[in-house]
Amino acid sequence: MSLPEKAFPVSWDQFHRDARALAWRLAGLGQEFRAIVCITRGGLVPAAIISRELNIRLIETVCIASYHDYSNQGEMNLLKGITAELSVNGGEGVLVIDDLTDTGKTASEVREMMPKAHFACVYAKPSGVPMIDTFITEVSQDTWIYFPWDMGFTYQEPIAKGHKG
Ligand SMILES: O=P(O)(O)OC[C@H]1O[C@H](OP(=O)(O)OP(=O)(O)O)[C@H](O)[C@@H]1O
Ligand code: HPA
Ligand SMILES: [Mg+2]
Repeated sequence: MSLPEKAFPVSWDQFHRDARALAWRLAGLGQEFRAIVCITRGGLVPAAIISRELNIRLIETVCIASYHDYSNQGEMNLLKGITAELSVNGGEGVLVIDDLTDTGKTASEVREMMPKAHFACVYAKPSGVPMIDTFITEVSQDTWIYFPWDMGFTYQEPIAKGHKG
């Protein structure tokens, strides 16, 4: 994967608002979820916000990583799956949460474990959209989303730098 051209930086405030917007949308489905499964590590933060808003206290993790260094996807590395209790009935009634879907590979791997679960993430890129039931904001495939837990303050080059006006 080459370095994405556009940057979409997200502050803590914005992330909290967008995760809460996701909770509102999920609440609007009128479905009772019996548990949350969060896809670590990125899903941990939205899962904390959504579990609070929807009053869901049974939280599980799927521990999976594929981006071994910044923006380069490697092999899927499944470190921990889910308990049998959650995969019963194909994961029906389970809410799966991640921060974002990009290629959709992570979501598709987890969908194999729980085909009937409801998949939600805060941000989505077009290739991942078919794998997700509910998301808040779509960004283009050539955009890299910068999360607040990965960030520090740095100088930003002007967007038009190098362009002749
Ligand atoms: O749709 P995909 O192309 O599969 O990419 C999306 C996944 O990539 C990131 O996780 P990552 O594997 O970097 O691990 P992390 O959550 O521990 O940072 C992100 O949190 C999603 O889980
Ligand atoms: N931002 C952060 N982590 C990611 C992304 C992204 O755009 N795509 C896959 N993992
Ligand atoms: Mg992740």
